[in-house]
Amino acid sequence: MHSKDQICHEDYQRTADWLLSQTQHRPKVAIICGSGLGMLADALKCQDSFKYSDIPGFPQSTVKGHAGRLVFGELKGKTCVCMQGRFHMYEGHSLSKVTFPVRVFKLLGVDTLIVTNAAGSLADSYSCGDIMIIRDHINFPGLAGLNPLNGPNDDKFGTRFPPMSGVYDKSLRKMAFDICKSMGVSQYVQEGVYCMVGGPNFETVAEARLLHRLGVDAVGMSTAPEVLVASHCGMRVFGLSLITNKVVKSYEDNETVNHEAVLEVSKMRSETLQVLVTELISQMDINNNTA
Ligand SMILES: O=P(O)(O)O[C@H]1O[C@H](CO)[C@@H](O)[C@H]1O
Ligand SMILES: Nc1nc2[nH]cnc2c(=O)[nH]1
Repeated sequence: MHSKDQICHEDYQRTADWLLSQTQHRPKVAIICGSGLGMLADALKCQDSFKYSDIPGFPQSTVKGHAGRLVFGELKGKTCVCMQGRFHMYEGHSLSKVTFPVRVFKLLGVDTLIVTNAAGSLADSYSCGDIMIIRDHINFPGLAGLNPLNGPNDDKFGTRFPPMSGVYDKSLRKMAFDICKSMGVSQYVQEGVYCMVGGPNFETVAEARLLHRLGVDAVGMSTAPEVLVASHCGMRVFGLSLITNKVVKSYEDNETVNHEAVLEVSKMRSETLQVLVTELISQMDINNNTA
């Protein structure tokens, strides 16, 4: 490793090689669990799991609801790797650290990334407990110049100027909708625009109104960096936001949001999300034969 923030190809490779030497699993799909959504890993069969603190080069989780474990296993015959806990910019990690696992996954042979998060809703039609399939995102830190792809481009991963239109795979979004229909849960499934803000504070009323006027449906403090890095290195991306709270948009509203409430709602929808993600992976077209 060069400096605190600069990570080179060999650093990703070293971590990938270590993981490949510790498990027989050769995942094609990676899942990143949002706040309180770590139970998505529980469905994996034949698990091999590693504490982040035991994995060379891995950052550490510091947020409640992010266990800090990497779990390998099989879901309906497909090999997956699941992050029980992600890294956020507000924890003090550089964006290269936040997205470090995504490039490691690429080197493990992963070609599809499923990201999940807990988010607050701006859209008037959304309710607490809704599941939002992410159609697109607005990356506020990115627009302001805080981008994990800043710095020398690593051509082995991808191009200097990656396109981001259509970053959330259309056919996976449709597949997820159809699965929700067959599960009988369409009444609380939405599709919309996620916005990443830096956090760690929740929004002021004026900020909430601004985001609403910009067409943001749900806001959170993650996801965009991992998605950028995954797309840059050619992965297919699918994302889900669990709406854990309504963002306060009125000065008359005395409600306040807190992380405990966010975790509580995540727990409430954990089973539905687990079934949805499992079914999606089971229906996905994946070549599971090569490393
Ligand atoms: O995006 P995830 O990791 O799901 O977590 C969300 O929930 C936390 C706030 O409660 C923030 O970290 C926000 O980003
Ligand atoms: N920024 C932000 N992140 C969240 N994560 C869960 N809920 C929220 C929210 O209301 N705002």
